[in-house]
Amino acid sequence: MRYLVTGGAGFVGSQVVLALLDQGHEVAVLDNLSTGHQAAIPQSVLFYNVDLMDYQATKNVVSQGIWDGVLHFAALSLVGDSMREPFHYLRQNYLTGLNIVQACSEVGIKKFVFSSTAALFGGPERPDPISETAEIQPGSPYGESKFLIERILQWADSVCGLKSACLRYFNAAGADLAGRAGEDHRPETHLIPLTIDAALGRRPALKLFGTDYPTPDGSCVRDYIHVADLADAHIRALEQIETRSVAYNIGNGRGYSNLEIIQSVERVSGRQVPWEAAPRRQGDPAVLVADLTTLQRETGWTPKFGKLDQIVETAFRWREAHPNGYGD
Ligand SMILES: NC(=O)c1ccc[n+]([C@@H]2O[C@H](COP(=O)([O-])OP(=O)(O)OC[C@H]3O[C@@H](n4cnc5c(N)ncnc54)[C@H](O)[C@@H]3O)[C@@H](O)[C@H]2O)c1
Ligand SMILES: O=c1ccn([C@@H]2O[C@H](COP(=O)(O)OP(=O)(O)O[C@H]3O[C@H](CO)[C@H](O)[C@H](O)[C@H]3O)[C@@H](O)[C@H]2O)c(=O)[nH]1
Repeated sequence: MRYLVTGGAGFVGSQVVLALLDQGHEVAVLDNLSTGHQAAIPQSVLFYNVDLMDYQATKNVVSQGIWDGVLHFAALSLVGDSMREPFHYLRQNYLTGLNIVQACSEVGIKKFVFSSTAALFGGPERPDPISETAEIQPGSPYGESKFLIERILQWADSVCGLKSACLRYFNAAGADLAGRAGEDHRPETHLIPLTIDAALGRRPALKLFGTDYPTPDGSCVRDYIHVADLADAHIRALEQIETRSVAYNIGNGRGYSNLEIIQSVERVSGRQVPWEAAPRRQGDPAVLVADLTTLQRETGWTPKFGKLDQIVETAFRWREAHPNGYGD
C-alpha cells in the first residue's frame, strides 16, 4: 500500500512511518519542518516540504500519488502554548486540518487517520478511565481545535464518503525499540524527556507543575503509551476503516502520577532527579486515563510495551545516545 503521512518528521509521525515501512508499505511525508526534523525521515521516503496552510500546495501533493490512505499528524500540539495563543492554535490546527481533509475528499482518497487527543476530555476533574462516549469538553484551545477536525471528518464521511479513524492519544512517550527514532521537541515541554534531561544534568531542576491536585500524591496523573504501541494502533485502525469511520481512545489504560514518573526515571537511570514544586500549569486536567475496551474489542490491539519503566527506558536510551537530538 502507499501512504501519505503529514507531520512524518515529528515524534509520533516518524515512528508510524517506520512501522509502515517495516510492514512493506510505501510512504511519503508531507511536513514543513516547523517542529519536526528532516533527519527523522528515512532516506527511502519521498519528502514534500509543504505547509498545510497552503491549500493549493497541499492538494498538489495529495493529487500526485495514488494514496491508499493519508495519516495526519501535523499540528501545533502544546496545551500550555494554546492557552497563551488561543487564536493562533485554533486557526492553524483548524485550517491545516480543513485543507488536508478537503484535498483528500476532492481527490477521492478513501482512508484518513487523524491524531486526535485526550485533551478533548480536559474539562472536569474525572478519576475514571475515559471511554469514547465520555462527554467531550476540551479544557484548552488545543483540545478544541482537535475536536473541530473530528467534526470536519464527520462531514467528510457523510457528504464525501471519506472514512476516518480519529485516534485520541493519551500521552505518547518512549522511543523506537531499535533506536532509529526518538522524541526531540524544541522547546521540549513533555514530562518524560524533561525529567530524563534533569537526571542527566542537562537542565536545571525539573519544575513539577502542581502538587495540590485531588490525586493520591497531589501531582497530575497521565496515561503514557509507548510510541511503538501507538504506531501499531494506527496500522490496525487502517484495517478498521474500509467501510466505516471510527474514533478510539488510545493509552495504556493505567495512570501514573508525575511523581511516579520522576521515580521511574530515577530507577532506570540510576541517578537522582533534581526537582522543585511549581504552580499548576494552566489548562492541565488532574487525571487523564484511557478506557481501552472499545479499541481492544474492535481491533484486537493491546499494548506490548505498557510497563512504565520500559517506556522510560527506551526514551532514556535514545536521549542519552542523542544529546543533541536530531542535531541542528
Ligand atoms: N505527543 C503526544 O503526547 C501527543 C498526544 C496526543 C496527541 N498528539 C498529536 O499527535 C500529533 C503528533 O504529535 P508529535 O508529538 O509527534 O508532534 P511533533 O511536533 O513532533 O510533530 C508534528 C509535525 O507536524 C509538522 N507540522 C506542523 N505544522 C505543520 C504545517 N502547517 N504544515 C506541515 N507540517 C506541519 C511539524 O513540522 C512536525 O514534524 C499531533 O497532531 C499532536 O497534536 C500528540
Ligand atoms: O516541566 C514539566 C512538564 C510537564 N509537567 C507535567 O507533566 C504532566 C504531563 O505533561 P506533558 O506536557 O508531558 O503532557 P500533556 O499531558 O500536557 O500533553 C500531552 O497529552 C495531551 C493529551 O492528554 C495532548 O494531546 C498533548 O499534545 C500532549 O503533549 C502534566 O501534569 C504537566 O503539568 C511538569 O510538571 N513539569
